Amino acid sequence: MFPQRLDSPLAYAIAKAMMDGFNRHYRLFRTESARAKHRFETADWLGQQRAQRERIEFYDLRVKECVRRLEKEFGAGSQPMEVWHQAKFHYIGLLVNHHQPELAETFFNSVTCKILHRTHFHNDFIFVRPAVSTEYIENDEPAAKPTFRAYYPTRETLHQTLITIVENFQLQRAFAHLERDTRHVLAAVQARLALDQVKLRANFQIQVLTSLFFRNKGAYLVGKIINGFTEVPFALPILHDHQGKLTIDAALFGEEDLQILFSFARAYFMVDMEVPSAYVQFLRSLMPRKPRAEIYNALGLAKQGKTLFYRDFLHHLKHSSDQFRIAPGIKGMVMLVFDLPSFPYVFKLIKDFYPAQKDTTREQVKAKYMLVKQHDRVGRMADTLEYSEVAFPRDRFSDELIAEIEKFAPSQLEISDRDGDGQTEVIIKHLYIERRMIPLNIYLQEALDAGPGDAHARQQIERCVIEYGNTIKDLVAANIFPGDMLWKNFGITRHGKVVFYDYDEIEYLTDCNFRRVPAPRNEEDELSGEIWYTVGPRDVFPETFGPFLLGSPQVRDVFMQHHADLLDPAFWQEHKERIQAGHLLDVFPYHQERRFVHTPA
Ligand SMILES: Nc1ncnc2c1ncn2[C@@H]1O[C@H](COP(=O)(O)OP(=O)(O)OP(=O)(O)O)[C@@H](O)[C@H]1O
Repeated sequence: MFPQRLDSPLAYAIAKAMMDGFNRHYRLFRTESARAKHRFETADWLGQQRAQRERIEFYDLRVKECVRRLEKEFGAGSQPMEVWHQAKFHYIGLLVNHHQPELAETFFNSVTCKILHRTHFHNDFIFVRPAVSTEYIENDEPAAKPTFRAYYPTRETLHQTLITIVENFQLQRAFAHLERDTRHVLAAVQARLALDQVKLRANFQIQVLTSLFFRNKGAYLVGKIINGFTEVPFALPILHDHQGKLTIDAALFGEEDLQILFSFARAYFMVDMEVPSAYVQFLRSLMPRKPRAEIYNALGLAKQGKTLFYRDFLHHLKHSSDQFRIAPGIKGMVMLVFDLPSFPYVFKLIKDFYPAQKDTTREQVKAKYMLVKQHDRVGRMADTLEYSEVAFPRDRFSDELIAEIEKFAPSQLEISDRDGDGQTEVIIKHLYIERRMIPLNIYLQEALDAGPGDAHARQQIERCVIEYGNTIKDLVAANIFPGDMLWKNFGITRHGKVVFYDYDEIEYLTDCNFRRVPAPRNEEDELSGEIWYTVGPRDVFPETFGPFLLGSPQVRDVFMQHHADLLDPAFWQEHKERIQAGHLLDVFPYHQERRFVHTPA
């Protein structure tokens, strides 16, 4: 259905208004991201967190604004399809020299879907795949702002080059000991690249992204070192020290370190970018196995992440043949979880009915998921993508899974050929998608089943229990009380990190009352198996966690050795008071041992 002539002035006006809407969005998004530098320089930590939270809302606000304008000025919803068709082609024309064409296409999709109120059968009117290439977009901002800069040191000038690289960011706050910090970095680079043994090749260089990456109390310098055919990704976290001076805290190297820094379980970065696709391309060269969707997410461009994820998913469906099934593990009481074995994500929908002990509603559960999305996830809570009206091919669903959805979430299910293409589809009204992990209860049970004689399994248990406690402590540092701390609500990632994923009982720590179990008033209380004291809705009794968590003696021993404080109400109360006093704890996206503070000067 290619329009033969672009003869509708209204179609052009609609396309132009849509483009203005997107440009306004990106201008505001970029300005907010660019301000992160100033907030970092002035130690405005609460402001930084607030901005991170608020920026997530920008996209939906701008889409709504644009829809309103199109309706008001052009009666867009009642225009014939011919006009909409032409609007898309005019829009493509407007994208030709654009610096964020992929984002602008997604914006067009969001606005169009809202106006046409149909999500399934208007593929002709939206961008199902990109129409405009993002390759080789050049930044025509002043020469000082390319996407990345290249430096060409020799062995002799390497230290000075590192100093120059850092100074070029012109941070408006002094470093305490930049000379010393860069010496640490130099030593780390030398060790990592074995520089005293390898020959420096003609192309030896350091490439550094021109904008810093800001998140919470940190700024990260990101780049790669190239020598011959070797490329080593690196990142340097810059923090404030105790005197409020700047310091390079560590040197992170290689794909694994970077993957952890850019993890889906952390808050999105603030980065000042004119050509985001060029940043994505550069970052992808550092982490080739990280899907582009996740890189866009990490840069705060979550709608683009969502679009790309969905395209990747459709592509995967086309090139696979396995069936969706109920996810392995203990079934949720609130969430119905399924997966596709060949695809590393899970799909979660909110059930229509829950057991009596789950005193919640669909809206409350959604609010908790939203809270997590906007909160600093400190590497310990999985990010979720939220979708409406997702269609799957019916023949890829097992009957057992369909029966499960019919039983527990009938309001969310439609089975029909909505788009009229002759294929029956399963349409799920609302769902969350998140990374699949190994549920901790399964992981732990496997190790326990191997028996105490198995040294590897013993190690596995120890690591897992320590990580589990660390996870809870990181959540506590970020003002999150997980609510339900059973093993089954945590998963283990492929980097061995433990991550929490059951959000329906999550609360702010500062909203909870941490209490000791009162002493029994008499013998009757003491012998009663029931709870005889009154319990408020936000009361938490840490002393009672043990019996639920520590059934196995092996687990109990490790837990008590490392995390006995979690069973003490005083631990929780102290953290609550610290947060109430306005202190933000640092949560590092790397191991403590990596910090230069542990390196002799
Ligand atoms: N990201 C994930 N990766 C792997 N499995 C998962 C993931 N999320 C959930 N599951 C599986 O689905 C089950 C239920 O998920 P979840 O804990 O989110 O549901 P829930 O209804 O909130 O649980 P509860 O009954 O504890 O409140 C988990 O126990 C686990 O087995």
